[in-house]
Amino acid sequence: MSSESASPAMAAPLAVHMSGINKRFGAVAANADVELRVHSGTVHGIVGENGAGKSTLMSILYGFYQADSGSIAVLGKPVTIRHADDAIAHGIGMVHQHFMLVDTLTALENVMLGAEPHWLLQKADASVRSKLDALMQATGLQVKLDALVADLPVGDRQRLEILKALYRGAKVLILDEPTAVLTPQETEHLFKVLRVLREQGTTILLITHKLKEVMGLCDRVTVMRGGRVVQELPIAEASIEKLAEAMVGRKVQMGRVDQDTRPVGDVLLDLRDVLVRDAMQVVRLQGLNLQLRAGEIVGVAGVSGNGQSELLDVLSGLLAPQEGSLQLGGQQFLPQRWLDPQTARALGLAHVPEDRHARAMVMDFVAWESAVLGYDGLTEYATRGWMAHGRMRQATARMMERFDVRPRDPELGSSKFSGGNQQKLVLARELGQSPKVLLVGQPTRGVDIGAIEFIYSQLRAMRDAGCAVLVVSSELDEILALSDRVIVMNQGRVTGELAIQDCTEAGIGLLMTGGGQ
Ligand SMILES: Nc1ncnc2c1ncn2[C@@H]1O[C@H](COP(=O)(O)OP(=O)(O)OP(=O)(O)O)[C@@H](O)[C@H]1O
Repeated sequence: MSSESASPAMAAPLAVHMSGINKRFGAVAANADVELRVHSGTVHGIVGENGAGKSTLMSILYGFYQADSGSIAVLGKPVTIRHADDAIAHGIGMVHQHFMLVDTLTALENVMLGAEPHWLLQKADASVRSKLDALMQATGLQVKLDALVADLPVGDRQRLEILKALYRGAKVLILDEPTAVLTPQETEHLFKVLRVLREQGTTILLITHKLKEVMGLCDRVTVMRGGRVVQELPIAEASIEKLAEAMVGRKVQMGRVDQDTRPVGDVLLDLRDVLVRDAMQVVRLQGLNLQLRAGEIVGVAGVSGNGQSELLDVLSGLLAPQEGSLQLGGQQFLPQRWLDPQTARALGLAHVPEDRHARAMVMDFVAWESAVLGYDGLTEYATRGWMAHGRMRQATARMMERFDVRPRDPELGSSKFSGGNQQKLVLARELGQSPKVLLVGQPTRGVDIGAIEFIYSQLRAMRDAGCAVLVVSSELDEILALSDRVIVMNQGRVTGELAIQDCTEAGIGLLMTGGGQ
């Protein structure tokens, strides 16, 4: 389906026209006969389930992959894009989900890297600096140019990536799930910048799972499913429900399912008076108390970086606090002999880490190896002390079936799965052991709307079966949709605790900034 909305931008040649694009990976048709038409000076959304082929299409446009067949035209001219340098030469810039910056260089040096305007470095430095200052002024993308990238917060790194692309002359900017790593405030700022860029004539291609963002920012949207384009429409004709249905091919139920107060059971985990200082002696958690009861989902709300990650680490045995105590499975743990991950698992505690790549999977492993990670000592996976690889493979195939991991291939490398499918595999591994306590960090980061619905239903089913579930999420919508009880964190402390019936977005927002205590 396609319809044009009247706007002056429509008269200009298409910024990007990809036509008849096909790309296979073995048996998988990642892109099948894809047609993408992006008008100049617009923000164009690309949505679709995990594995629908969005990243593949953008990787073809940016020269990471070559299409098996099809053609590309940029600003009305047919082009051949063999690698990223070709894309940059044609005015295409891309900001990846995982930033491509060198940590040990400054922001300025990162921009100059590979694009030095003068062989005399000092001259180059001055000319890049003044151009960047002008760009920052014009766009609102402020970054400290002399700071080391390693010291920059995530939002600044992203701004730097965008600056770098613009500095290299990007007229078309591809953003792959740019808000997945941002706080709500940073997201708002990014959108302001993107609107400014659009006014200045930049075309923006936005891959996202957040349909609210599509509705709020985009001019048009293309929906992909199973490698194909299934719909392309102006935003005025779209709605969240319509897009969700086009993405997954059926109606999707989002948000809260019930608002009842439910009886909760015994305290299964009891954390008291925890103090955590990091290596630089900065206090990360202070005076922290938390009880988790059987049959409840407790949501931890807060702007990222306010102690939520440290809380998950302490509870899962990855980090011993300097002070405090923990009761779990009838045992008490004190700082000098804190819980370790293996004991945690043995006591029925499962953990879905926030950072899937660093903590939850080993990207160099094939899927079945990642799917038994941490559980390879189970009797189920061992015969007389030997690891039973056959049974691990079979168990992985069952996990893939139950959690609809695509493709259903236990032998495929972990890195070859799309982000959402990696997340489903990790959830399948952790939920599969029927834990008594379940810790989940950012349960649906990078996950599509159909899979979100499924993951929520699985977490609710765990709760209903008597599991104590702790969900840490930077998405307030997610906290409100899942939790029975909400605690809010700010600067390492709990600033509020509310039953779900007493939660309002404004109230939680205030507690998140440390106000309203
Ligand atoms: N290098 C690769 N080797 C094998 N298969 C791949 C490779 N890259 C992608 N695929 C497969 O191609 C399909 C499309 O993947 P792609 O990453 O483009 O989806 P996506 O829509 O971007 O998903 P997500 O929203 O989860 O990021 C998937 O089935 C994926 O497993």
